[in-house]
Amino acid sequence: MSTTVEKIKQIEEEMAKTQKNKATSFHLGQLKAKLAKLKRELLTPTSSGGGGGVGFDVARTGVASVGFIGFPSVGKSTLMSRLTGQHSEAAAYEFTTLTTVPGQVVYNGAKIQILDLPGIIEGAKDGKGRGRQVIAVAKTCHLIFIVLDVNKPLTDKRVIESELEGFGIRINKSPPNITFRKKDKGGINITSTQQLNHIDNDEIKAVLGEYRIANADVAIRCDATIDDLIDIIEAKSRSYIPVIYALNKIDQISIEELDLLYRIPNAVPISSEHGWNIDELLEVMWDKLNLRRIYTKPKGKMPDYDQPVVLRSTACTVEDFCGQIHKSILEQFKQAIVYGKSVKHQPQRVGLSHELGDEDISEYSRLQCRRYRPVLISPCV
Ligand SMILES: Nc1nc2c(ncn2[C@@H]2O[C@H](COP(=O)(O)OP(=O)(O)OP(=O)(O)O)[C@@H](O)[C@H]2O)c(=O)[nH]1
Ligand SMILES: [K+]
Ligand SMILES: [Mg+2]
Repeated sequence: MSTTVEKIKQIEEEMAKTQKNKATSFHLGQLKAKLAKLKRELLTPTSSGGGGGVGFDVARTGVASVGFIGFPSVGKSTLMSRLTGQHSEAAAYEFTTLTTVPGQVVYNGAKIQILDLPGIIEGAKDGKGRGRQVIAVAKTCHLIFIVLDVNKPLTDKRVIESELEGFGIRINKSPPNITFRKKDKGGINITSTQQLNHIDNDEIKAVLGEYRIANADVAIRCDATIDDLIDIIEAKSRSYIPVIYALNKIDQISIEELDLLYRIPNAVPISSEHGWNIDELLEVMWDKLNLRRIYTKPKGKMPDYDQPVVLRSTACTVEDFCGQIHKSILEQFKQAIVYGKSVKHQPQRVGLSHELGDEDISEYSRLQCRRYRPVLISPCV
């Protein structure tokens, strides 16, 4: 009996040998679905050879957490100490860090947890080293810093990305615009709002067949690939996480080389050792985390600008806000009075489900967003 890793290898080899054309698309769809199922099996802690995050995770604090992923000795721990003041052992030998080291940075009044993690190596997702436990921790973070050593080949970036992707992490991406609904009868019904250049109905049916799905509505609203469809079917094991590439050790390269690094999207060149460009890294981190600062205003008094209540954009209703202050507020809650861009009138009375600083704010440029302050609220009892 071959192991899951061996089975994955066999399928990958078969796919590499199979030319993509009309005659093979059904078969390729089947193979891709088989592959996705095997990979999920590999990542489920209960399966043989699996491994979750057991032993590596730490208690979560703050409003959001940021995990560091990178090869050994790229400077993750040096960056950790620089950002948080929390010492994490750094040294010139590989695998200095052996477990998760938590720290905290307070930025714009928000407490953000930083997780320094052990280095990973190529093949980590398939069980090499303790990479799987490490990536499992990163998968639960709200943001990942992929730390790279600028003295090393840039191909390292791709290797790390594929390690994360193989673990069900989708980098700087939103879920594909596909809705998928299983039914009891009626067969497979596929609709699309635009021309599909990467997949045809045969492939879609092959994938669904592999998952033993005989009745379903599939509505596609993007130029989807087979991988997109599989991501939707496997939605439970996918995490869409923003990534920043922290390109470390720029003290060892020339200005010309540095110019080239600035062209890489989502990258921030830094020197952890010298503390260079750490401010920009924090600014980009703040943008990517997409947090909302809500200032409280006691009745008849000035708002408190020093200690905002910070919410994530995925949980930023008045109810979430009240929950952050004190659960008892909810019991007495009638209406909240809100000033700011999320309301038409200044102030405006709103209910529990009102989203604070939601899309109204995101319509503004980043800079305005960062400067944006006037969301005030006072529970109206
Ligand atoms: N020149 C230079 N060296 C750095 C920089 N940041 C870290 N280093 C050095 O790189 C080596 C590895 O640093 P660590 O912080 O231990 O790297 P790590 O990624 O945490 O390593 P592991 O925990 O082993 O995975 C140390 O000798 C650091 O002094 C930097 O910005 N510039
Ligand atoms: K090291
Ligand atoms: Mg380290």
